[in-house]
Amino acid sequence: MLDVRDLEVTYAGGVAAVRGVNLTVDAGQKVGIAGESGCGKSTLALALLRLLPAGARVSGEILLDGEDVLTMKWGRVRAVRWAGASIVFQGAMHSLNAVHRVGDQIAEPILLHRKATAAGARKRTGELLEQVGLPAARASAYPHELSGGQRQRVMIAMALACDPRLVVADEPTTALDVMIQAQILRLIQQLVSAQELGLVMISHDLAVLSDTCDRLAVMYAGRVVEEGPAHQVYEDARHPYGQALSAAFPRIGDAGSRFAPRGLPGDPPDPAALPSGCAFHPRCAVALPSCATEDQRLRPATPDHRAACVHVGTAGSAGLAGPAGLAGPADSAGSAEPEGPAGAAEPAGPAGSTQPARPAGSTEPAGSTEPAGSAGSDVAEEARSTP
Ligand SMILES: Nc1ncnc2c1ncn2[C@@H]1O[C@H](COP(=O)(O)OP(=O)(O)OP(=O)(O)O)[C@@H](O)[C@H]1O
Repeated sequence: MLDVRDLEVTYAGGVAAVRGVNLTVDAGQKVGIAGESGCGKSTLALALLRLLPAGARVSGEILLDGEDVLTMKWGRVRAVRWAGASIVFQGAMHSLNAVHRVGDQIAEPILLHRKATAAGARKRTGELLEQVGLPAARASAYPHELSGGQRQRVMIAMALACDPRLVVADEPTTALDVMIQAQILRLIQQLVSAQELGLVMISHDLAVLSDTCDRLAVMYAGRVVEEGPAHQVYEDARHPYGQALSAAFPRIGDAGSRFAPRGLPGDPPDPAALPSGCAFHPRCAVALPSCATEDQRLRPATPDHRAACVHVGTAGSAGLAGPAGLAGPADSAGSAEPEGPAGAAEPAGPAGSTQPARPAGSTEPAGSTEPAGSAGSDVAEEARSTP
């Protein structure tokens, strides 16, 4: 459904926000994008719907059902937005219009894109609100009359208004408390599975993504440095950055282990002046001298899990083992496989190939982990219990 190839986005001043990203999403598949602030997650999300600000330089391809979003005419872009792909932004309070009733805001794309009558749009709006666990009567509310969770449900209803095939959710639960966050995430999972939608979910929270998504791509300095099945990436990360991200979350169910999440020293690099070689090498505990000069491509750590690190895929090793770059350099480091060319994008297949052997987010069967279910039951509880 979605096939992103070698996507590069550079803002004015040479800010390399997205660098050679490849990503695929199938119908019913949930793909998470993780990474710390500034790594380019939102830029990627905006690019998918061609919402980048003027002045951003973009190259590569974003194929939505085979059509390149980056080169299609504006009339076609308008038709694709909402109906082909829609987006749920972070912070519903800032994304909803404060002076319009939420029902009118949900109805607007239905009127414009579906050419529905006013009565038809009203009816559909009521159905959508019920689908996300809110009473249809809440259509007459203004955003400030709803709780944060209810507003985020409205955003989700809006995103579903024109039956898109793909939903991009950019930090959809950032401002919510953990209970409401869990309900919203479950709602998204249920809707995606029930309607066989594709989902790209962006978050800095690896634990949330590993619970919600089938596959996970970890971004660092604009590049995907690790990708694979969500639970594998979370529990058994192979890139030192992926390991550090994972180790930063406490595992409260892990009997016997100390409650000791670890931070990652140093700061994310300035995307206008990236370090040479592997952009992570100044913060990496297992960097080799060559990491300062040679960039890495994604390479298989297991048949279904790839990481862009010189230590991964070395002879006799399945990649770095152990937590967050905390071990010394891998014994086999000296026998690393030949590295990819500096600055190379990461497809495993031939450059520009139509289907890389193991593209990010591509290999899990559609809807493999979440049974379809009704969105109504426990989400309705939040609607009743919130003011
Ligand atoms: N309009 C813009 N003009 C110039 N630089 C930008 C613009 N938007 C974002 N950037 C820069 O691009 C880089 C990536 O930003 P982006 O918002 O995509 O990161 P992010 O991973 O989504 O961060 P966060 O999690 O904080 O939202 C950052 O260095 C940011 O400062």
